[in-house]
Amino acid sequence: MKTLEQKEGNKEMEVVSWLGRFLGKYPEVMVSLACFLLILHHLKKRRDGLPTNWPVIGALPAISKNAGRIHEWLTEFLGAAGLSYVIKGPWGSPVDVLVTADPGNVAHVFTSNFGNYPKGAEFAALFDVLGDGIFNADGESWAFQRRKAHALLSDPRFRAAVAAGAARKLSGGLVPLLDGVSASREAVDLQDVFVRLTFDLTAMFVFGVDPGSVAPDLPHVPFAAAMNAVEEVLFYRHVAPVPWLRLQSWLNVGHTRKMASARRVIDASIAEFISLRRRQRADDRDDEGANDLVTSYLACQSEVGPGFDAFLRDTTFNLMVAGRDTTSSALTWFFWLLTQHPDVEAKILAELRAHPPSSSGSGGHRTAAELKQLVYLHAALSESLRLYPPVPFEHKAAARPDTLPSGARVGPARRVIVSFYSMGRMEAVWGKDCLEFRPERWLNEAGRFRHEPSYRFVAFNVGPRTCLGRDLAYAQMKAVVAAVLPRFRVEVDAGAVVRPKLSIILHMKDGLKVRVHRREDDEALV
Ligand code: HEM
Repeated sequence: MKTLEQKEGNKEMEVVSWLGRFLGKYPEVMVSLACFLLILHHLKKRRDGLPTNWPVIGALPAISKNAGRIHEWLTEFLGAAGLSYVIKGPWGSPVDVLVTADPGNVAHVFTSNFGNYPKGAEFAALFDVLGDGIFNADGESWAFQRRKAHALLSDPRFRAAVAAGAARKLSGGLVPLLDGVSASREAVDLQDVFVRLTFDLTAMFVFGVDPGSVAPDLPHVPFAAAMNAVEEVLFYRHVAPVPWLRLQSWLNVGHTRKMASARRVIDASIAEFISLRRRQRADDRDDEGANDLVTSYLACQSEVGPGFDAFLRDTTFNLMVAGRDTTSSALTWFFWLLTQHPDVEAKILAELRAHPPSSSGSGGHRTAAELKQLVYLHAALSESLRLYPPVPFEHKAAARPDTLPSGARVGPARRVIVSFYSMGRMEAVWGKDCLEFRPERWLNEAGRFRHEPSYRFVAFNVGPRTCLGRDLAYAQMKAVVAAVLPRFRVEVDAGAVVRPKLSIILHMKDGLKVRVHRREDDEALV
């Protein structure tokens, strides 16, 4: 006796085998059917706001269509997909990618399962210009560099010296430069000004040398120009097809050639700065003691042993990258946001008025402790970093296959891209007003700053590799705002287009063209 299920099972088998015979006889029907199903699948994905992963070409059509607006595109489909989605590469691409903006996945990858997500050899090859510096390093080398950098960056004497140096640079460089611009009534690229400023500030605490790029004639600085070229090549390496990149490397053209020439300039500039610092120390013309990275590392040469010069080159360059581009990007988006939100600007000015600098600050500037009292400014900067994180994405590769909290499987053949840009714009993470610039979300009822866990507010990275310069960056940004805002009103130049540049750093594609006006009325504030 056959059961009802067995009878139905046999019937199904009959249908399947009949269908198989039919399609074998009429292959063109099979091809048409497959096309029809694919088109149906594509239409459904399109309706759901998701990119289609086609056979053979993967998501190439969607990627090409959105190439100029990658961050916005990721944000759209991650919102539609429920925070994570797999993008398949075209045929020949060895891996596909899980794109995610899910705080649960972030906490897992960056913290709880940190050991399974090393930077790895491939990352180091992609970012070869960083050498064995902290951004590329794993294991013991990373732990050693992190310990050293942390010790220096958290030393109160170092911090006080950096704050004093920054104050001098602001009053002697940035303010006179903006004064000149306002008097000339010419438009200026504020992003370029901030890149110059943070280049000088970072070189001052890394090498103990001021390159002087914030001069009124805006001089060409080869080291800074080479850093821009490096950034462009690094982004290109993220998006260009691997076989094309390999061909360029083999022929020594394109990205390989551009990187090599930028690297020559960078290496020569670093060698020059280090030898200048060594000479200054030998001449004992050094008035600030071990308050720059080179000086403090020269004192621990024996700990590093052979290869010290290469170590110093890699360490200093990594910190130049860490300090210059992130902080300048953050300042540019912040000042642009203020032009769009005069109410926020007015509140910051009121806070600056309520907390004037004491006489103990250097040259009328606020001390580190006084900058800490600027809570509303801290909230506004955090809000800007939430919407415009200077590092817009991070990519990770699991050494061993892993399952993320969202249920997605990842492993050597499926990378993870965490879109920091999208994370700040997910309704599921920040609520309905996630796209609004609202510093108040960072304040509690008593007006105190409300900390967010780093797996939600990811701008400074998460877990053991959290940014070491976070406090320094906030202090520098606050000092810049306190020096500029009460003295100058910034107006975005008519016709300026504000959009993110496709790069590993979220700079503005066309810079930020502004006109600068002196605020005579608020002069007393500074
Ligand atoms: C607004 C400013 C800044 C932002 C948004 C920022 C963000 C980040 C992010 C996202 C990372 C992780 C990078 C990665 O592993 O791929 C990082 C790492 C790091 N940052 Fe920052 N950063 C800022 C300013 C600074 C400054 C001023 C310094 C000072 C030198 C600094 C020093 C570092 C260092 C040393 C690391 C490496 C940490 C490690 O791998 O253990 N950062 N930062």
